[in-house]
Amino acid sequence: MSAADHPTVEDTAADDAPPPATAHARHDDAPLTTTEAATLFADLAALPAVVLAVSGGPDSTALLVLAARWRAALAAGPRLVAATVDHGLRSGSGDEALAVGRLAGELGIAHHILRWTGEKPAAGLQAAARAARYRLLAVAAREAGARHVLTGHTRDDQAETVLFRLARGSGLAGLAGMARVAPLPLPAGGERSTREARRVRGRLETTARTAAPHPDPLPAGDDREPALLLVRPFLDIPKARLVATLAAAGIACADDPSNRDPRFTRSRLRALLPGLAAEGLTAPRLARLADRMRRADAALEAAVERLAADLAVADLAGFGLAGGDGVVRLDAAGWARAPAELRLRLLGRLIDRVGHEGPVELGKLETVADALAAAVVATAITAAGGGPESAARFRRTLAGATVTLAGGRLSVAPAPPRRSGGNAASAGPNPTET
Ligand SMILES: Nc1ncnc2c1ncn2[C@@H]1O[C@H](COP(=O)(O)OP(=O)(O)OP(=O)(O)O)[C@@H](O)[C@H]1O
Repeated sequence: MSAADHPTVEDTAADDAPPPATAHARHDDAPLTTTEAATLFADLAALPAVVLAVSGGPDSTALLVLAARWRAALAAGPRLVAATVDHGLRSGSGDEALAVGRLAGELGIAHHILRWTGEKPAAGLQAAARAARYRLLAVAAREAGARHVLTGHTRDDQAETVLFRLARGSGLAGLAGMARVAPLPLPAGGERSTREARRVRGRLETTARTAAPHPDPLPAGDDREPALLLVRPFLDIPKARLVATLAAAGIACADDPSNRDPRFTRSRLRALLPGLAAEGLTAPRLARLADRMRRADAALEAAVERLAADLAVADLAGFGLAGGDGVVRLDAAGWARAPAELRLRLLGRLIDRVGHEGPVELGKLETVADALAAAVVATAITAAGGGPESAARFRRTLAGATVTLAGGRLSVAPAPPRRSGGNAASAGPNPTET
């Protein structure tokens, strides 16, 4: 039995035992206190500016209100700038954005409405809207001289994310859910370009008083800018507490009907949550699972770094990987001796780094890593029997990288560009993976 198979306290509970009540259930609908809010925002106090992403829904409206109160109580602190993205997908969205602007004005906070004017795809609409939203929020942050964008994500959102990823077959890293602080997710090359930022910025519409003039954060001709961060101060807070906070303050907020639209997977999963909670799979437990997964994921990533160092893979996190020719080489036997999860992650990191087709898909990576490990063993057996080493040679292409086993060395090299027609490059005796 592996360590992972050992039953935990929870696992050994009788199948038909009622789900235990959570110790803090009675607090789950109490308004957030000023002291609690101050604790949640404390690490932001020294920043020059932060952008508050406010949709007008309950969570982000509470973010606006609580951040404004927190800031007002400080003698010095970050300049707060609220931003609302009007996706233009519902008839009322413009009015909701204006309502956020009015509330921000009452709280003395500058507010911008950012319009998504791009093409609206029929399929994957929510993902496209999300990508556009983060891109526009990034522009707002640059404009405000801020590196931090705050959202109203709650523990309930975390639970939904974990459920969503479970349903999608995510691995351990995916089940870690959302982090409290993470890089703002932007498409490759998205807002990194100053030129694009300037173009999009031209579409910004300022609706309320803007803050005092500040230095232009987008110096002309410089395309290299510091990374933007997404901060989720309420990630451990139940949504009900934010709703209660607004109710106690007598502040109204918008109700987005698309949150219940059964065309969207998230809405359908959200609708399942009460039934799952009745069986014990509550939001706190799903969020706890995410915390545990994140802890395990961090430990595994540290172990991958050590494995890379042991195998003399130079500078896994930097660009000094390859010996000048863009190819990473390492000892195949050493790689194959490592625990399966570590060799999988190391191979994935190398493919991500060397390849040119974006992040490698976990299921495909698992297939290639298993086949590669088997090929390394076969090589060793062949060599021990005096056979030709080449009998077990291995060559596969995955996510724009070619993985080759030859002469006891494992190499990961950029794959040749695909031929037109979208076929994967095929470069060896084994079938090609893409
Ligand atoms: N249109 C938008 N404009 C600005 N920020 C947004 C917008 N939509 C979402 N966000 C940010 O992303 C977070 C999570 O998005 P989500 O879609 O779950 O929120 P929501 O249902 O629109 O409203 P809320 O989270 O405010 O209750 C929000 O709390 C908010 O901070």
